Amino acid sequence: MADEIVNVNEYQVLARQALPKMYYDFYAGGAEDEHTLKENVQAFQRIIFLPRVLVDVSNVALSTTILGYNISAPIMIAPTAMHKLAHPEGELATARAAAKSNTIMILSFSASCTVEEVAASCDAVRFFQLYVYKRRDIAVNLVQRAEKSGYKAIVLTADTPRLGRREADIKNKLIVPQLKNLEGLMSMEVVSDKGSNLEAYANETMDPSLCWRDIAWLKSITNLPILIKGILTREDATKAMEIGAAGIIVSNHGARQLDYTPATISVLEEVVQAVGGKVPVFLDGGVRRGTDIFKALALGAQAVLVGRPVVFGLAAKGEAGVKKVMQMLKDELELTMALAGCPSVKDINRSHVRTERQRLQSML
Ligand SMILES: Cc1cc2nc3c(=O)[nH]c(=O)nc-3n(C[C@H](O)[C@H](O)[C@H](O)COP(=O)(O)O)c2cc1C
Ligand SMILES: CC(C)CC(=O)C(=O)O
Repeated sequence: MADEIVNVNEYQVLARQALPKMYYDFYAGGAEDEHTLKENVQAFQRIIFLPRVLVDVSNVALSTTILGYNISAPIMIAPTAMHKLAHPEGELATARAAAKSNTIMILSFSASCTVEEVAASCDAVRFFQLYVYKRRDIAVNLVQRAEKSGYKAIVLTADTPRLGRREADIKNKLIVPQLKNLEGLMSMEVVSDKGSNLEAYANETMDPSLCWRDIAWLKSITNLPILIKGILTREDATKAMEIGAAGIIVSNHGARQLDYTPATISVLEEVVQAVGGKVPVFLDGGVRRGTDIFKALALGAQAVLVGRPVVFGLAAKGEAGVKKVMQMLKDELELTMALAGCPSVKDINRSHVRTERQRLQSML
């Protein structure tokens, strides 16, 4: 079939055709020069494999355990805002695809369906991503609702004291609908007649004073484990462990916040070394291939999160698109493992990849 989708990048082309420009640009875009946006993908391409041969790979097992939950492969769904801008069924379709793929969905604070609606729609293991607003009662409300609706962890996004400058959204004068989780709690109306209303709204609501000390407060309002998302340095990884984070997500927010941050895959190893196996380390940013997932695992990630490919799959084909995105990534990872001589996820280790740094060192 000539129109068969063979890799996740092809969904981006379909999503572009399916969506109004304003929404496509919101999903696809990054901050300012989009240097980091390109780097997130290209840095993976600079890592090469050192495969082992004559290993019995007649059975390749992708399954793994995340915070005690078994999932089918080390691939989770990253929190991304407002899925109804991509598809009328929004996060309900994504959640159903997560359940069918037997993976974990991290629901965005800024979702277009409520935490309760998503919980009721599927039996996927779900984590809840939290933004902390100046109005701290909103965080208390959302965290408690998530806990009550069976979400298994809180993912605190730490890289967004203010919104990054996304120039496409400014040019398009992006307007986004009311955030569903906040209905009856606060209004999204902001006094801004120019630029991106998301930027104006975020800058009015997000609490830029949020800091390490506040994690004690967050812990006091929930019994759920807290993962910190947006770590890029060994210093912050160490702080996150000191304050008792249950896990770390190496992320630059899909290059939508501070441009010229390093590609996430290029800093993963130093974060993993700082953490020293005490808590799991995850990675997102630029994961588009099974080979990328293998590389992240070889450099010490326990699993990866995928952002845009899921949204593009959703925009193009709804639940089936998200499911296919997950399936293609799994199939590619499975083949990569077989060809690299790794029958299970545990067999993937540092000796299976060579980074650019190693290549340069070998030339000295
Ligand atoms: C359209 C879009 C919306 C996002 N919304 C959120 C969000 O609400 N909360 C959050 O923590 N991260 C958000 N992110 C960042 C993702 O969780 C993730 O870090 C990023 O998408 C990973 O990079 P990738 O898109 O290259 O896979 C968003 C990313 C995109 C592309
Ligand atoms: C509502 C936004 C703050 C969502 C977001 O994190 C993003 O667009 O990157």
